[in-house]
Amino acid sequence: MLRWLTAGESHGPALVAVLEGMPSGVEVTSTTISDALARRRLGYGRGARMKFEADELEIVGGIRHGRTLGSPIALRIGNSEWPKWDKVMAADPVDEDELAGVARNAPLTRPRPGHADLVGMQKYAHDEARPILERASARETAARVALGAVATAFLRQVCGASVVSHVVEFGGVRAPSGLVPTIDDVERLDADPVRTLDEATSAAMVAEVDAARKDGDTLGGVVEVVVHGLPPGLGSHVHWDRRLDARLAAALMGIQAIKGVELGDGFELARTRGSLAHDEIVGTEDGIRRTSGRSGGTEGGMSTGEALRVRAAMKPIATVPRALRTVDVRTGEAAQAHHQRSDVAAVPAAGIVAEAMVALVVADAVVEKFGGDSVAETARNVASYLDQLAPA
Ligand SMILES: Cc1cc2nc3c(=O)[nH]c(=O)nc-3n(C[C@H](O)[C@H](O)[C@H](O)COP(=O)(O)O)c2cc1C
Ligand SMILES: C=C(O[C@@H]1CC(C(=O)O)=C[C@@H](OP(=O)(O)O)[C@H]1O)C(=O)O
Repeated sequence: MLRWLTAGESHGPALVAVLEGMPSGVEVTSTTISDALARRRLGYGRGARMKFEADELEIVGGIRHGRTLGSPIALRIGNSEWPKWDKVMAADPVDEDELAGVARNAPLTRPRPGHADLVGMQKYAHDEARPILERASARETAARVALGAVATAFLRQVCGASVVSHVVEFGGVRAPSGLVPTIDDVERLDADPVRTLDEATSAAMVAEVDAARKDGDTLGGVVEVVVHGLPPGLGSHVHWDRRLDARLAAALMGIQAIKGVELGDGFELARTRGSLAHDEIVGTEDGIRRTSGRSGGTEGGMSTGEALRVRAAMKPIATVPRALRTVDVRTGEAAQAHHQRSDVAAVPAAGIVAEAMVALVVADAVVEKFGGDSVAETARNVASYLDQLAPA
């Protein structure tokens, strides 16, 4: 079993991430992880913070000389902006006069609709939003992307699987259907401002972001993650919490601002007749295959061995510059929600986070099915299972 946890606040000194259960021998270096972190910072529509802040990675444990040890992997990602926030986010008590006179230190009493501010204050008994938004912030996703880089390396080395994501809808602009990227498209996708494959779509999405920014508004969109090269049989039909589709949906829904998840053609399948909705089964020289990929590569909660394809819908950014109505919790009076700065949209970044979550869930399912304490042992177990499935 793989387990992972993250800790740390958006403007605290650092994020911390721990991954337990990863077999030994997975080749991964600080460059592997830093490259993944850099990809998360890309994408048209993000705010100023992405430009001036750096992710300062430190591998604290679990990796030695470029290979995992089998022990818990512990990572620290320093927030380079910390010195500006060391008073308002200090762990130890701070005198009121040390906070006075600096805008960022002022209590945030006008909660933003769409963010965790208000309900978090109610639940955790805070009289301002800072203690809530610091952890609700998607800054935390840097920690998950760092762990996802390890899971992705494991999947590649254990069964040759690759994980890729792209933006399929942004601000209402939809990419042409049927474009399913492979690992060969990653460089091109990362170079595109909105991480989409079609040039005309990309330009239209960029224009939509510009228009929203000009109007003081924000946008959402839909990302798709594809995993190629998985064996059939990850997950299980026997119980709801062992289903791979259920585990993927929970992991993706656990990303800030994700409001919907679809496996394959998802909601579209509900509008399609059965004769056209399912992936027919045929015998080929390579064994039994499907003629199409509408199911998204799972049946009965198990991977089918075809491309795994899962989508996540992100709502528009909550900190709308043309601020929305709220209540000042200090006075009870009507007010406008607080706004210092924010992303106009973060859909391309959400795709990188979604890749990480999918990689972690799938790696967990691989470890569960094939066991093994070293990557070589797990790979042997995968190979022997695939032999069993090979045509006679
Ligand atoms: C990569 C990424 C970047 C985000 N950037 C912002 C932002 O700049 N401003 C903002 O208000 N929300 C941003 N969000 C969304 C909030 O984190 C999210 O709306 C908030 O945590 C409330 O959670 P909920 O949307 O799941 O209800 C971002 C989300 C992601 C995934
Ligand atoms: C810092 C990151 O994303 C942040 C996520 C976020 C939010 O509310 O989710 C709000 C913004 O932060 P701030 O309010 O400080 O401008 C984003 O910049 C990051 O992704 O590394």
